[in-house]
Amino acid sequence: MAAALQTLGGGIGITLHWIAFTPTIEQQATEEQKKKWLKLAQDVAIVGAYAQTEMGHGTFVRGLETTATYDPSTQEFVINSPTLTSTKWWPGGLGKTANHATVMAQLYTRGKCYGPHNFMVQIRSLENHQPCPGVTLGDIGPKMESNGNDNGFARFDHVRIPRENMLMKFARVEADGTYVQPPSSKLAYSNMVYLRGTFVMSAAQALASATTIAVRYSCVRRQSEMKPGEPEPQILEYQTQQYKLFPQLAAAYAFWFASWFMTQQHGSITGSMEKGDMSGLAELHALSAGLKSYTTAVTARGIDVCRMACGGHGYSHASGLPALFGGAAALCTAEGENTVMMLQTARYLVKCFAQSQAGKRLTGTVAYLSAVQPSPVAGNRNMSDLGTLVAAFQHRAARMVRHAAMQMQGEMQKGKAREDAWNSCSVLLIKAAEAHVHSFVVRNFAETVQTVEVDESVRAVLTSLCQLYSLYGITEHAGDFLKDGYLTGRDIDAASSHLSAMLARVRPDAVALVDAFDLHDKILRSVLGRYDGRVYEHLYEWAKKSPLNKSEVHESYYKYLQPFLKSNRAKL
Ligand SMILES: CC/C=C\C/C=C\C/C=C\C/C=C\C/C=C\C/C=C\CCCCC(=O)SCCNC(=O)CCNC(=O)[C@H](O)C(C)(C)COP(=O)(O)OP(=O)(O)OC[C@H]1O[C@@H](n2cnc3c(N)ncnc32)[C@H](O)[C@@H]1OP(=O)(O)O
Ligand SMILES: Cc1cc2nc3c(=O)[nH]c(=O)nc-3n(C[C@H](O)[C@H](O)[C@H](O)COP(=O)(O)OP(=O)(O)OC[C@H]3O[C@@H](n4cnc5c(N)ncnc54)[C@H](O)[C@@H]3O)c2cc1C
Repeated sequence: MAAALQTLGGGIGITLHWIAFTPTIEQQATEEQKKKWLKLAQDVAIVGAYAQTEMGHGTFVRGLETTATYDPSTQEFVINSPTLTSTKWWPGGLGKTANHATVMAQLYTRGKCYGPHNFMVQIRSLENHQPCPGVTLGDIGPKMESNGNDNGFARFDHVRIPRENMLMKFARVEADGTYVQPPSSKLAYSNMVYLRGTFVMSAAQALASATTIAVRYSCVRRQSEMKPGEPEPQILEYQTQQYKLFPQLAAAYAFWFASWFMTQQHGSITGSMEKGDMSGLAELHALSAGLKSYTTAVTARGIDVCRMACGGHGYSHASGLPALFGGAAALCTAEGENTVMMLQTARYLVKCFAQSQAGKRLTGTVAYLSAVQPSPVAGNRNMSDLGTLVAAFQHRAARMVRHAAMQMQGEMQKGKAREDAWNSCSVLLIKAAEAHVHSFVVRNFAETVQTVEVDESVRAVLTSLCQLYSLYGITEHAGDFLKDGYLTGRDIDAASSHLSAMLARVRPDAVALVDAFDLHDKILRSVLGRYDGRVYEHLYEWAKKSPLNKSEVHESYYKYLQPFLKSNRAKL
């Protein structure tokens, strides 16, 4: 039943119940509270939404307006939407599906505000699904994609909930209204860190889906003449088609491996946090924010490249690519808008750079910032060697982080306030953070292909894919590598020619590489990407099912076209 609910469409939004509501109980509820709600959620005996974003605030969580005011006389919290902009807006499933929600609200007790905290609120009757007293609910209307999900709105008019409905694993309010501080105020944000981490796998899956569709179709589709008089070739024989698709295919593998690292990091750091060691939280936040931002942005762009590589049929919903693009585009905004998330990573990098300048040896994903020499040693580098490629990306990132941080220091030395200096350097900071995440993805890709337990012939293919991904990154961002002479023009030319060689080397394995994602036709939902390659027959069958084909002459002819034609003919 639960699995069936996961796939429900048509106005029923159960996704957020699984990926946000239930994990919030797991991560933010006490053991007592878990006994009350966790099994109900896991068995879908209740359906929940994660209600944080409001009409007026999504990014700035500290600016949320919904209030939860403690009343010690009744030992209840009063949940209220004081303004129109405080209306909860966007949460998946909130409109029509959920009967419970974890509501993020500003906690007030004894007249003082303690910032955003999570509260469990029943929003619909378990008997007749009507909104509970004081709760106004609805759907926010059609969106770019995912219109099967009822992203909704909610307003609360002084809704009373028991004190025990505050999720109190970290912070709590005692019966007399005393607020007990959490080990870190950011623990209330822990489910967002978790969800951002899962977006890395969502991005990998989405890009894997798109490249599966486009590569398979590019083997079915024959078009034009490569040589006069010869049969039309598969469009995947064109180098330009390979240049479009293979870097996206390589990125799908890179992001898949990055998500393995993210999952492992999340487990290990949250494990330490359970024992009271918060030291890894900052790195976990910076990594999840940066990887989420980087992988979803590259994925959305990459899916559109795949769509365009499939010509007109790519633009049809029969391809599955427009829906994938719409979904991936959502990942760029949801769970932390990409710009804001990359700035969070930049904030961490600037902090680490300052520590490194003060002599601290850096560790983890920023260790390279301490190790990389500022003065590059140019020379003929072996641009097909993975170690050389990784070092190039780390040098580029270290240079850009140093440059952004020094620019900011310079602005402050001119008398600017730190916040103004930050804002006036934020484009540089974003680019430096992107370079940092890019270097992490390349390094992790290289380390994974060198250590993963596979047959040596498979390792050889994965190594080519990693070289292709890295060489593509260098040629696409050549200026960054040339800027301080770390790479020379000859190096960039060598990178370009190696990239061409990699395109040709990956070509024979392209179909096997997408088949390895093992995405069933039912998941791909694409006529172009069918495993059996029978595109044209199924494209015709798909089109015949279009609602417009239910009648030979559509009613619009009689309503609009016929009178219009008649009146025009009468004027002749
Ligand atoms: C096989 C299948 C094939 C394909 C299928 C796959 C994919 C298909 C395609 C797509 C999917 C389909 C459809 C898509 C549809 C929908 C997508 C699905 C689900 C959507 C779920 C979305 C749910 C949500 O959006 S929930 C709401 C999310 N909201 C946010 O994320 C808000 C973002 N804002 C914030 O987090 C914070 O406000 C902030 C971090 C920006 C700022 O916080 P704050 O102001 O408090 O802090 P600062 O002042 O900036 O910093 C102070 C210090 O705190 C540190 N900090 C900040 N945050 C954290 C944290 N979380 N953890 C730890 N530390 C943190 C910060 O670093 C500062 O530290 P310092 O030491 O002082 O520097
Ligand atoms: C499909 C979908 C599903 C969603 N599901 C949920 C859900 O289930 N639950 C939930 O609570 N929310 C959900 N959301 C809401 C989502 O979390 C927010 O839309 C997101 O956090 C962005 O916030 P915002 O919409 O207020 O955009 P804003 O923050 O207003 O962003 C607008 C622009 O302002 C810029 N900006 C904002 N702050 C800064 C800054 N400090 N520095 C530089 N630029 C800045 C941004 O970069 C962006 O370009 C969903 C959204 C979508 C699209």
